[in-house]
Amino acid sequence: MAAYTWFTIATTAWRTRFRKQANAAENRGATVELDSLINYEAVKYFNNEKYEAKRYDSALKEYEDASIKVATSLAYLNTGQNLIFSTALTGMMYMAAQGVAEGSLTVGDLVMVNQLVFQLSVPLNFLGSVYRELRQSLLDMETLFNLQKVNIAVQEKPNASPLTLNQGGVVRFENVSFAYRPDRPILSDLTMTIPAGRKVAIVGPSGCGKSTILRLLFRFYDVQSGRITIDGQDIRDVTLESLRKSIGVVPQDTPLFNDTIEHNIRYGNVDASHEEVVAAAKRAQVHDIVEGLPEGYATQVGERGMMISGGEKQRLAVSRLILKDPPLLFFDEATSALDTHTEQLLLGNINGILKEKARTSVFVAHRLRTIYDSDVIIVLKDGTVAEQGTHEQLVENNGIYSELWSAQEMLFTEEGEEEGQAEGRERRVGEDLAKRA
Ligand SMILES: Nc1ncnc2c1ncn2[C@@H]1O[C@H](COP(=O)(O)OP(=O)(O)OP(=O)(O)O)[C@@H](O)[C@H]1O
Repeated sequence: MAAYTWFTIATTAWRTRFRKQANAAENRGATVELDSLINYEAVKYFNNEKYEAKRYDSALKEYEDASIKVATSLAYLNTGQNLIFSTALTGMMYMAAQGVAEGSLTVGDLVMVNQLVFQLSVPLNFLGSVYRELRQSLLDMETLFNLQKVNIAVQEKPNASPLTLNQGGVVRFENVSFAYRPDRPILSDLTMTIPAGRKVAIVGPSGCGKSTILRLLFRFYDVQSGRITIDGQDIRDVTLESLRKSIGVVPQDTPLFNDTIEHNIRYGNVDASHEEVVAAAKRAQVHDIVEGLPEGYATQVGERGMMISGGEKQRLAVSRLILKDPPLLFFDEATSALDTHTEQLLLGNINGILKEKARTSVFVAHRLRTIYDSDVIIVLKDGTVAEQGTHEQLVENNGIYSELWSAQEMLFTEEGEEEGQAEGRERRVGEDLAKRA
């Protein structure tokens, strides 16, 4: 029994690594599979079907090799167990047969010994397989247990109170420093104020941390130093639910569910009626397009919204936000996929809503024509505020903003001339702005 137990424990421990390898290989295979299916467009654009198939094949090959080792080592374990048991049975039968030959045991004793050893085999086999299955199941659940060990970076304080917007939604970043990785600071000692009920724009080079500001405000991450307050309350001291309820976002990439257009708009407020959904869609300049579709609001948008255009997706995201109707609004490149005419109409509608409801809003934009009318424009550079003011003040300053503005205007004018749109609406806006500047 001792030999059987020792062999079972030692061999099961040895087999563990094969099971781990098999699980890791299976996970790798699933990751490759998911990644290549999600990015099927990139795979097709670059004719990389064979490359992806090869990647998946090599991941499956690893899984196959590890699974063969799992099966072979199981056969080894079973053979070893049977060998030990059979040897013990043979030894005992030999000893009992000798006892019968010597006359110290009867034939009945021999049969009894045989039966006893066989009866022992059942619980031994049972315990052996239970132990093996238990170890295997614990290994299979390792990923789940590891997930439990992951630290939750953002946690609500036990005594957190709901956010109260008693000043209309003044957002302050006070000496905020933040980095996703310690060796690469993104925001350093950033101090800025987003006044209540005003339209604020954040501009700056790509990768300077504009979207990070939103993620910090939404508490996807916590700041490493400094603090962020809304109406004087540190966002770390308020409940996450009340904080996130107060902020509405139109993100750079609109996440859509594989459901109808109506479902996706209603996601902003799941209790909204059909009429409210339609009203929101009208304000987001997407109603006419939806009406023109054969199935109207019941049209399926496909996985990640792949069956509708980028501009339509953005307008659905705006409709959602209009339905949510939060006190603080954040538009992260919300109109970048729209043509200039639709963009102007949509921005006009958004501005109307902002003014009517006196909402605090933040616009992140690269195209300065979309934000020139903001009450405050904040220019970020190297993780801190390089300059801020109104469009006129910044243009007069001759700083980064002024340079960006001139460069974009020049491009805009040239494009307009090339396309013979000198009399067009965009040009008029440009000239108007130039005069204001
Ligand atoms: N989850 C993350 N982990 C590590 N680094 C990240 C993460 N998210 C963003 N970054 C990095 O942080 C920097 C700032 O990103 P952010 O998205 O805030 O830039 P941005 O100013 O909004 O850029 P863009 O104008 O191109 O949208 C980028 O260099 C980016 O690579």
